[in-house]
Amino acid sequence: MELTDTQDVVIQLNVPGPTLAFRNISYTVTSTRTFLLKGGEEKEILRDVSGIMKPGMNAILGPTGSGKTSLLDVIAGWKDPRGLKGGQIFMDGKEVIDSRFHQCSAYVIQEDILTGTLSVRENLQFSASLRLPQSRNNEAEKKLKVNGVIQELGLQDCADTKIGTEFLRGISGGEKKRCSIGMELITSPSLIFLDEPTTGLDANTANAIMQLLHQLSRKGRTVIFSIHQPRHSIFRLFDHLTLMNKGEIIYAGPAEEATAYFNSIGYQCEPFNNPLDFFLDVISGEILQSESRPKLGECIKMSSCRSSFSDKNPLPAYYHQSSYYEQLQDELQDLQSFESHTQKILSAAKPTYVTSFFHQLYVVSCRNVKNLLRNPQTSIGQVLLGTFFSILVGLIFYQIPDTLPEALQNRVGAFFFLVINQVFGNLSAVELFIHERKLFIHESSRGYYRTSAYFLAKVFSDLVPNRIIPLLLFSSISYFMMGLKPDAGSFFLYVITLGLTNLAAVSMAFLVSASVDTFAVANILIALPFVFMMVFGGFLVNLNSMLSWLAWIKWISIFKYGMDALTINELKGRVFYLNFTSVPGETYMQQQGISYSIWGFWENEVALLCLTLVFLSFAYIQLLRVNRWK
Ligand SMILES: Nc1ncnc2c1ncn2[C@@H]1O[C@H](COP(=O)(O)OP(=O)(O)OP(=O)(O)O)[C@@H](O)[C@H]1O
Repeated sequence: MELTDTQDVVIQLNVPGPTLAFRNISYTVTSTRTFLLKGGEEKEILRDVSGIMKPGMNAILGPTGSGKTSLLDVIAGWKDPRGLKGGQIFMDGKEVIDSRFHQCSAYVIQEDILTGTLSVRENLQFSASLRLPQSRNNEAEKKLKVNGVIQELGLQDCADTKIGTEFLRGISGGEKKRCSIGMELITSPSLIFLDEPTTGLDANTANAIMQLLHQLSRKGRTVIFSIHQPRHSIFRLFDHLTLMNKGEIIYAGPAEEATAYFNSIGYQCEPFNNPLDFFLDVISGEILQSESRPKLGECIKMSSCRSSFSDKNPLPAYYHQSSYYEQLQDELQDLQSFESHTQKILSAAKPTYVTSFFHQLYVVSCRNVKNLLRNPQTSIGQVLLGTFFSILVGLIFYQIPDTLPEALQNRVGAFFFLVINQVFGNLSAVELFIHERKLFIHESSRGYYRTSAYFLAKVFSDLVPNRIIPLLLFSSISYFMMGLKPDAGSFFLYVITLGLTNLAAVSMAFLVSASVDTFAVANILIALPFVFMMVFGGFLVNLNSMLSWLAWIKWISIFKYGMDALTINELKGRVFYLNFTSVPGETYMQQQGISYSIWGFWENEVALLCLTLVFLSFAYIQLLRVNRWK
C-alpha cells in the first residue's frame, strides 16, 4: 500500500500513550574506592519513590543532584539493575516483564549524539533504515516516515544541512535537540523519556523545544522529562509535576495545584514569583514555613515512616500525609505484579533487532563510507605518510648492491625499517573505536545494529582506505627503488608479508581501541607491547643468545615474523660476493637460526595471520563487554 506524506504523519499521531506507574523504587550506587577497585561506600540516591505518569506532559523537577535523572533512567529501564534495591514498574497496569518496554518507548538523552558529517535527513534516514522492520517498511515508506518526522519537528529548513563536527560548523543547538528527538520519533513511540531537554539552550530555543514536546503530548503521547529551573511559560505546559529533593518525592500531582499545595502546608508564594523558583526556594530553605503551618502528624516520628531519608526535612513527610499521596497509593493498589523486578529490567536491556545482520552491515558501511569521504584527513594522511616513507627508504637503501658486507647489512637494515614503519606507522588505528564510543553505545543499546555488524563495518572501512591502499603504494615504490629480487613472485610475497605485518599491528591497535575510553591510555597500552616486540624481533638482539625464560617473547613478536619472512623471501636462492668469493644468502639465515624451508617461510605468515585473528576476536569481545548501562 502506498502511503502519502500526510497519511504517514497521521499514523504517528494516532498512537495512544501508555500510563507508566512505579512503586517503592529504591536505588543505590557504590562509589569507586580507587582507580580499579569498586566497593566503597553505598549511597542511596532514590528512596522508596512511587508515582504514576499518564499521557501528557510529565515533568520531574528538583535542584541539582536531587535524583531527577536517576529516577528517569530507572523508570525508563536504562539504569544499571545491580543498583536497584526494590520496586516495580508497570505499564498500563501490567508489570514490565520484557524488552517490549524498550520497543514502544524512546529515551532522548541530555547529550545530542548524532553523526556530525551527515545531514539531519541522513541521520534520520539511518535511524529509519535500522529501526523500522524491513518487511513492513520498504525504502520508499521509510523515506516518507523521515519526511513526516522532519515536518512534525519543523526541521524542513535545515533538513539537508550537516549536523557539524569540531571542524565543520553545522546546525544550531536547538535544531540538534530536535534532530535527537526525531531519531527516537522514527519508531513512533507512544512513551517518550527526555533527560533535561532544555539544558544548554537559550530561553527561546528551550521554549520552542518544550512547545514541541507539548504538541507531541497533545497527539496522545506520554512525555516524561526531567528539567532544571525552567521559566514560567514552560511551566504552564506541564500537566503533571513530580518534585524531588535528595532522592525523595516531595510533591507529585497536577502541576497547576502545586503552588496551592505548598501554600496549604505553610509556604507562601509571592504574587509575582515564578512558581518554579518558589519550589526550589522552598526545597533549599530560602523560603521558611509560616507560623500558621498545619501540624505534621505522627508520621515523621514513626519508625515505619517512609521519609526517614532526610529526617530534618519535613517536606517528604508532609507529602506522605497529603491527599495526593493517598490517591496515588489507592491507584497503585490495583496494579498486578508477578516476579522480582531486578531480573525483568535485566532482560529488558537486551536490544531486539528488527533488521537482518547483512542489512545492518550494509547501512553502517554506507555511513562509514560517507563519513570517510566527508572527513578524509586520516586516509589522506596515511597515503602521504606511506608514500613519503617508501621514497625515504628507497633513497636510503637505493639499489642495494650484491657485494658484502653492504648486501646483507643494508637488506636486513631495510627490512627492520620496513617492519617498524608498518607497525608504528599505523598507530592511528587506536582511534577507531574510541572516537565513536559514545555513538556506538548509544546506538547499539537502542537496537540499531548488532555489535558484530558494527565491528565488521568499522574494521573494513578502516582497513581498505587507511591500511591496504597506502600499503600497496608503499610496497611498490620501496621494492623497486631498493632493487630487491627482480621477480613477480617475490614481489607478491613481499606485499603479502608487509600486509600481514600491518594487519597484525593494526588489529592489536583495534583491541586496545575497543578496550579503553581515552587516547592517552590507549597510546601507552599500544606503545609498550610494540617496543617489547621490537626488542624481541631478532634485529637488535641475537635471539639465540637470549636468556631462555625471556626468549619466549619472540613467539608473540610481530617484528620477528615480519623480518624473518622478508629475509627468507629475499635471501633464499640469492648469491652475494665477497672479494670474488660467492656467499649464498642461506649461510646468513643458518647463522641466525632462521628456517628457510617452504614451511619455514609460510609459518611466519600463518603466525601473523593467527595474531591478527586473535587480536580481532578479543577486540570484538571487548566491544561486546562495553557497559551500556547509565
Ligand atoms: N552512577 C553513579 N555513581 C555515583 N553517584 C551517582 C551515580 N548516579 C547518580 N549519582 C548521584 O546521585 C545523585 C543524584 O544524581 P542525578 O544525576 O539523578 O541528579 P539530578 O537531579 O539529575 O542532577 P542534575 O540536575 O545535576 O543532573 C547525585 O548526588 C549523583 O552524584
